[in-house]
Amino acid sequence: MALAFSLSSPYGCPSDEEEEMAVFESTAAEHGCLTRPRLPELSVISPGLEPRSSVAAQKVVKKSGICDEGNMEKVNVFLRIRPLTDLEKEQGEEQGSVTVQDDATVLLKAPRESQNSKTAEKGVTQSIHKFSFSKIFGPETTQQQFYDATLKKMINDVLKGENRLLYTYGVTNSGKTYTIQGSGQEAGLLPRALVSLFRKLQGRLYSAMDLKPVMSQDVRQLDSSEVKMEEIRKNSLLKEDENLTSRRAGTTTVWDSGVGGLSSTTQIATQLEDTDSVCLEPDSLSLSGGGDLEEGVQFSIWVSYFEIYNEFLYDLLDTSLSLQSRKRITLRLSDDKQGNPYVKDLTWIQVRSAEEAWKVLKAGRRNQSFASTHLNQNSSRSHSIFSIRVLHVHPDAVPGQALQISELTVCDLAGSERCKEQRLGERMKEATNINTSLMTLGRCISALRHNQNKSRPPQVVPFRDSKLTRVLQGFFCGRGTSCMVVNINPCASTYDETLQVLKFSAIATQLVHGPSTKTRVAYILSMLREQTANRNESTVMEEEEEESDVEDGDITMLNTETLLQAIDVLKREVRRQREEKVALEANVREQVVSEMMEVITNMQEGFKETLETEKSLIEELYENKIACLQKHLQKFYSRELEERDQEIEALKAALKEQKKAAEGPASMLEPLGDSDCPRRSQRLSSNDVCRLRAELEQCRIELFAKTQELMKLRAQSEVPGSAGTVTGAAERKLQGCQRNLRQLRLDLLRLGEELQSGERACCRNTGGERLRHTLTAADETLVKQNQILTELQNGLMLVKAELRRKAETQLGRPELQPAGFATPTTSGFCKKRGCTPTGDTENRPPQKRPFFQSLFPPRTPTPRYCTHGAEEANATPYMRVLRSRQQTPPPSPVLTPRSVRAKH
Ligand SMILES: Nc1ncnc2c1ncn2[C@@H]1O[C@H](COP(=O)(O)OP(=O)(O)OP(=O)(O)O)[C@@H](O)[C@H]1O
Repeated sequence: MALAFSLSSPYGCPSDEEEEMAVFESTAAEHGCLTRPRLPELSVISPGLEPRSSVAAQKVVKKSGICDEGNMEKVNVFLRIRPLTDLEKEQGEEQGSVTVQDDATVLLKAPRESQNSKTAEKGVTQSIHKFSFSKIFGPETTQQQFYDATLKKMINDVLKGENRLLYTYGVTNSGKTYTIQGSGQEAGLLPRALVSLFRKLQGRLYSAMDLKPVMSQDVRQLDSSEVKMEEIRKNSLLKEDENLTSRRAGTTTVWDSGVGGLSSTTQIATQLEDTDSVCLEPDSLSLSGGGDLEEGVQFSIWVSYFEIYNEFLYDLLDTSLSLQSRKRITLRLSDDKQGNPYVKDLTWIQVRSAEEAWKVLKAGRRNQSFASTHLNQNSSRSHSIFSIRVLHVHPDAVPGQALQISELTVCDLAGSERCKEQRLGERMKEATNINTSLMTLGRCISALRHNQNKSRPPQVVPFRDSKLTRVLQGFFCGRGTSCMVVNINPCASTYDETLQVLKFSAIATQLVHGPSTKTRVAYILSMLREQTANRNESTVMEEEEEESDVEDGDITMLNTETLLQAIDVLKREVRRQREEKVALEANVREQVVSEMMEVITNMQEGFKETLETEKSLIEELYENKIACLQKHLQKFYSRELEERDQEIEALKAALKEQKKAAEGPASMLEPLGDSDCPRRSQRLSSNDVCRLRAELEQCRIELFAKTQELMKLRAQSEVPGSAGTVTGAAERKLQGCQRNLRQLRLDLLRLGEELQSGERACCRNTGGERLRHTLTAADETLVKQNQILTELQNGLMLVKAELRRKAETQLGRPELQPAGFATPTTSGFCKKRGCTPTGDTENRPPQKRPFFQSLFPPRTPTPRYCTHGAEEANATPYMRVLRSRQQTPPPSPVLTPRSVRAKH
């Protein structure tokens, strides 16, 4: 218990947090949320402050002009626990789940099989719940005790001109109907209220004949009740015309009206006779009559009875259905000029005694929707609303100003239940509609509770979400006060539903009554008083005394002059409040703007941070990419450079070989300059000479053919001479290399651009710098290689030029050519063939030999020709001639870097 008290706020009133917690807890429990921290073992929900008198509350309102929640009267929420039946006890429903601690506190302990117990085991919710109410009535409470504590005072209030609502709420089979209507000798609240009312009005009931002119004159001037009065008037006039002359109190003929009410005297009489099972004897009800009613005022009582079934409104006093088996006519809800909802075309019946009123109720009950459910044999499937209107007639007052209407509405709500327990489609639909409307009522109460705290932004109260809440709206909005009766049964099987009902009503216990419309009168009066400039203390005192009398009155109590003054004052007040609101709105707007700016700035900062993070992430990503690229580039360029080096080496080797090959013919020609040739020829016989001449001729023809072939080859090759083919190949290779270099340069440029863009994307470019250095180094290497290549090209050009010069020199010596030949260039011939035509030597004058030798200076023969040269040196002219006729050696293959590499 210590724990329980420690959870409550110091004043017994739960703080907002506690309230939120109560709501949250039920929400969490419903959804089976497991993530909540461990809850205390006991939940506590209590209504808080003791109710204060309405007069005191109104005074506060009057002084301040603003409703102060802390000083307002709390809504009364009474809890009634019904006793268990014998059958229920037999079924083991008694498990001590409900324990009354004191007058205002009840403890609920979850039975083992309940859902709450299971969730409590998981630590989601508590297993013990403590609720506080305005007053708790245990199973032993009698109907009389309950009436005395609840409705009795409300009857007095209604007779004073107040509007009151009492509604019962609870799970099905919890005793709501028993509480309202009673059973057998145990008359419920309503019959007791009716008896009490008529006993109080004994001798004060107004004659209907006299009422007519009063109402007809007054109807347009009625404030909020104008439209309702139209209804009343209609019924009243109709009854007057047809039946009122024969009206006798306590007889059944009073309902013999043709329109708007019950239609057949005989049938109504039958209905009324057999339904009166509740004892209404005043003595048996222990009701006292009389009371402090205003002197001279007379009263007229009217009743109506309707139900809300599946979100449709039905007039329970319209007997056309039961009488003629017609489909029931649904009623519509309308708003009067002030926006107050009322039930259009509802039957209102004037009653002159409690018995009459009770009989009307019993007749209406016959039309109400009941059904047998698994929990209740006679379960109400609709919300039934019985209203008693009291017309206050002031005979002394000016006609049209003396009418006042007050109302007592008693609402027996249908019981909430689990939809899944309803197997039948119709019952299921009913259960769904009942639960929905009850939930809407809960939401309205919750929103009203929320709006009571002025520090929080107001919520829209969802009155329009269900018919029930629309009908009751007026009582929650200042046109009256409400009182809630929570009915529960202590059955273990309905524990979970009962718990939900108590949680809902716990919110209602925290509700305070809205400012009454009556306070407007006091407000207007206070405004008028403020207008009076020269007043003294004594006058103030007098006025305050008077004021307390007027506070309970209606605005219609004021005379015309005062009302006109009040209108002026109110107009000024409206203007002032409008200005205030404009200023307030501007202020709110300013605050909203500044808050929005703050939010935007925060958002901006947040975005900046996000941007920075993303930027650094992108930088990191690109640095990684650049590093990767660098690695690949390094690999690629080192491989490329290697290949280029190899190619250069190969080209160098090829060049060297070409040079050697170019030098070869000179060494081959060397033997031609042999000085002893004439001598040898001289030694030849004449036959030999002939043969040799023939052979020479043959050689010449052969030489001519070869020269032709050479010409063709030379035409094909760019470079004249024997080195042309090889140098051409080398040149082509060089050009290929240059192309590759160009391509590489282009690639480099492209990569450089990509690198630059990469560098731009990421501000920190340490990797990019490195890459640039590497690339610059690679570039330099390439430039160097280019230079080498250019040098090589130049060298090749020189060689070519030398070869060309040699060839030209050869061509420029016609004495070396055979007489019958045209001008075939023989450059390269010897190189290719490896020897010189033998005919030349013979026709060459001996003195020219030194020039020839000077032109082809002797060089170190290549190993290939070395032996051949030695042999040549030792060979006879004849042998040389023979050798010259041998097959031309195959042309040296085109040297590719690959082949060179392979050689190496
Ligand atoms: N205080 C009580 N004392 C004795 N019996 C009671 C009491 N309250 C209820 N009962 C009995 O319990 C049964 C169910 O009551 P009742 O029909 O009023 O429940 P209900 O809440 O109106 O049900 P539903 O919502 O289904 O209409 C009835 O038999 C009634 O007589």
